[in-house]
Amino acid sequence: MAADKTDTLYAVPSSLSAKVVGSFAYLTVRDRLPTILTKVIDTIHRNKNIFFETYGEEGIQAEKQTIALLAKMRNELLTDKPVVPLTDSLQDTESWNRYLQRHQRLQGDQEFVSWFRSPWLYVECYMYRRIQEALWLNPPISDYDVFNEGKCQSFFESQQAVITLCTYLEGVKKNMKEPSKNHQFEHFNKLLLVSLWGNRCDLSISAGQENAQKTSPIDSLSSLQPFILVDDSSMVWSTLSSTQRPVQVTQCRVDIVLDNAGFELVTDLVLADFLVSSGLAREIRFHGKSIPWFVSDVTANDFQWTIRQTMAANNKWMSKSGVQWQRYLKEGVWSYQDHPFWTQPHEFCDMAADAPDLYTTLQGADLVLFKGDLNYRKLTGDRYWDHTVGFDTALRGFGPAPLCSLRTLKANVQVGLQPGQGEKLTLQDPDWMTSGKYAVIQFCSPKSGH
Ligand SMILES: O=P(O)(O)OC[C@H]1O[C@](O)(CO)[C@@H](O)[C@@H]1O
Ligand SMILES: [Mn+2]
Repeated sequence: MAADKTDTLYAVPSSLSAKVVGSFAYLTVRDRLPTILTKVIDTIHRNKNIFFETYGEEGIQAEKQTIALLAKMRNELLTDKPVVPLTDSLQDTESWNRYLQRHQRLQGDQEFVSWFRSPWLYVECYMYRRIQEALWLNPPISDYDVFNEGKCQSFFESQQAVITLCTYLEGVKKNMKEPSKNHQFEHFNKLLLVSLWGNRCDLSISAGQENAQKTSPIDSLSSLQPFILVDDSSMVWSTLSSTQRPVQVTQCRVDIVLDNAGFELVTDLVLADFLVSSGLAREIRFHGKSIPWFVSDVTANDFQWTIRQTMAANNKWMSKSGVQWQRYLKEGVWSYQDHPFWTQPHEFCDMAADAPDLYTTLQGADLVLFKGDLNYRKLTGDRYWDHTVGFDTALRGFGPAPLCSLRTLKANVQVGLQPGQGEKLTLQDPDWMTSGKYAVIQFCSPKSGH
């Protein structure tokens, strides 16, 4: 089927969808999602003995029934069956089911909302929520994180890079004893870039294959510079430094909407540490996921675990960083929160209406950093935008505070490019939007509309 690139119902481009045969969305739904589901089933099965040891026969029953539900979903996906309502009764169940009805209305009566015919963003999110449903319907294993092993492995495999980064942070902090604006900017820029490129280390794009940081995250920065397609870092810096008063009285609050656990999370924590210790920010709020999500995304458990592991490390600078992070949390300088909206399929332009409390929370920030590809897809609605359309246009009114997306490209949506830039990239490197090789730092402020 040819790409239908407009959608009269929205008067904005239509959503990326697996209905476009051969598209990245199509290949993801056809190949990558079933592979992820098979791995989830395998993980649960491999842990059968642990379930038995912990919960006895009940644990074995739960394992069997969860696998049966997941296998059923895998089959529904492969045969493009209709998307069905959720049957658990969690906090967000009704909202998911209302969302399904909304999509059913948009698609009309002739066509069911289904895996290959409906928006990719929606069905992909739905798959992760259905994994959760399968577990929830089978206590006692409802809290089991099927992606935990992979996330821990990715952290341990990046150990050397983490040590390099913590050692670098320590050096920066020593240097800051006589701070100059230029130095501060240089350090800020480096750590922002490290956090940006940390986003290459997700486990969803590789369908759960290991994807750790093995080289020095600082040394590789200059060679990566040509792959940054839009670089609004100077505007991020202006936002931070204009709210900065003398160090002791700075009021600036930065919110970081986290993406992946493992190395990427460490890069975010290091950036957050720098923002506070340099006096650029007074408070950092981290936003994570309330259920395991897109294979490697950070949950509360991953967040605490990572800090504990960092504290317990057998390296002086790494453990020192961990101790400092724990202290920030204890003092309330840092805080972690989650909200069901982050694990729903909505575009962010729906947030003000569908999660007004979260929108209000974000309005209290001076800057919101959105990490990663999925957040970018939700910021832009995962639509067939022309590459030259402005980032502010694609946000469709979403702007609780000045915001910046730090994203390596892993899905074929990209806005805010120069005329001809996208075409040139397509000629040079046909996979530029999905390989994770390119990145953007895109800023938008509700005041400047930039
Ligand atoms: O962790 P990130 O950067 O949000 O990436 C998630 C990945 O999952 C995908 O949705 C693909 O399944 C892509 O958008 C991206 O490759
Ligand atoms: Mn992710």
